[in-house]
Amino acid sequence: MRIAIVGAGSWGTALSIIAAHKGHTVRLWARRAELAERLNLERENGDYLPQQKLPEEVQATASLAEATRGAEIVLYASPSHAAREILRALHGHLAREALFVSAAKGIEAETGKRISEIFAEELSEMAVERFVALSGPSFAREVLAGYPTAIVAASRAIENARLVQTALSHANLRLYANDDLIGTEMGGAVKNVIALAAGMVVGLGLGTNSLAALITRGLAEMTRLTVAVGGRAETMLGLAGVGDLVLTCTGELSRNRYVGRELGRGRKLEDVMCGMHEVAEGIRTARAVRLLAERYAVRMPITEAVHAVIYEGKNVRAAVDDLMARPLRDEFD
Ligand SMILES: NC(=O)C1=CN([C@@H]2O[C@H](COP(=O)(O)OP(=O)(O)OC[C@H]3O[C@@H](n4cnc5c(N)ncnc54)[C@H](OP(=O)(O)O)[C@@H]3O)[C@@H](O)[C@H]2O)C=CC1
Ligand SMILES: O=C(CO)COP(=O)(O)O
Repeated sequence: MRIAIVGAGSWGTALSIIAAHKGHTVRLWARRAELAERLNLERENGDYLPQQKLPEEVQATASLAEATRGAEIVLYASPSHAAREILRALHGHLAREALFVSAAKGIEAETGKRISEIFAEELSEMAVERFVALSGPSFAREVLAGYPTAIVAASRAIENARLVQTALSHANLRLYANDDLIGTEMGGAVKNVIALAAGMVVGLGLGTNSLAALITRGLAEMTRLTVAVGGRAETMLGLAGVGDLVLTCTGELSRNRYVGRELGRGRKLEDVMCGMHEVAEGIRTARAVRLLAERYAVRMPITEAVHAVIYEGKNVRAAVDDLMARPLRDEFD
């Protein structure tokens, strides 16, 4: 197949390598022409995934039109805050029968919209059934190291999720299919906010009890919000829910957990971000999740605490103390 991958960060680059190994012809879009040129010349992405060879089937370009021309699958692998602008720029470039796959894990901060909602608004010529969300526990580096990895492709039209499942499953990367698009998008986005909190727990030097409590109660609030916006609780028990939550809250490779950890150690957000060129989706998505929690009247104390630390200057230790001092309640609603 011809696959366009929109975004040449670590995940887009890793997916382009996998797709090429699977035998697809891949166009990889990088927003910087200089990077696209370097990828084609050096055959590796030194900025994001050093020492991973780009197969010959991967051709990089900084032109969206060129990247997507004739593509049967267009795979979005850029940060979610760039989605609206990029989808708008794609207007008129996609074949109606193409599948659009989003691997981004975030929600638009200003509107609380998921990527599939932005897709419906900006690419109104495309049926929303052509949209497939790709999510689940998958550090790019571990996938390329050959470690067995399981993720999920979800679409309102299960047959389209299955097409993507077949197109991208390869060797150590096993895709499952699912028809809960909303739940899959919500899981991938909200877990990043909880992972910031998990990092704070680690940075404060709290123990394993605290981390286990955080993950479990984080899952409870992820599930409440997902169900409120129309997703399924069952999905939160799957790869896009607990699977990715556990990975991101415990994995040393997580950028969201790293940012949380540094805040827990007492560093300022601006300083942490200065030394980082990779995306930590949870920072912007904390705003979106809080917005949705308000809109749907869902209790999300951990998200509230993360938001207070990041946007209201609250001390991390005080945020933990306040979480523990809330009125006692039943475990399940
Ligand atoms: N890395 C991973 O293991 C996984 C990541 N994801 C998700 O994939 C998405 C992409 O993340 P990832 O590949 O890790 O990103 P990286 O942090 O590795 O790279 C960021 C990429 O986004 C580009 N970028 C940054 N800002 C903009 C913008 N405003 N407009 C267009 N492009 C921009 C950067 O381009 P430039 O170099 O020019 O700055 C770069 O290509 C995220 O939603 C992430 O959550 C999902 C699963 C696994
Ligand atoms: O989503 C991821 C793996 O599934 C990557 O998480 P981070 O963005 O926190 O590194």
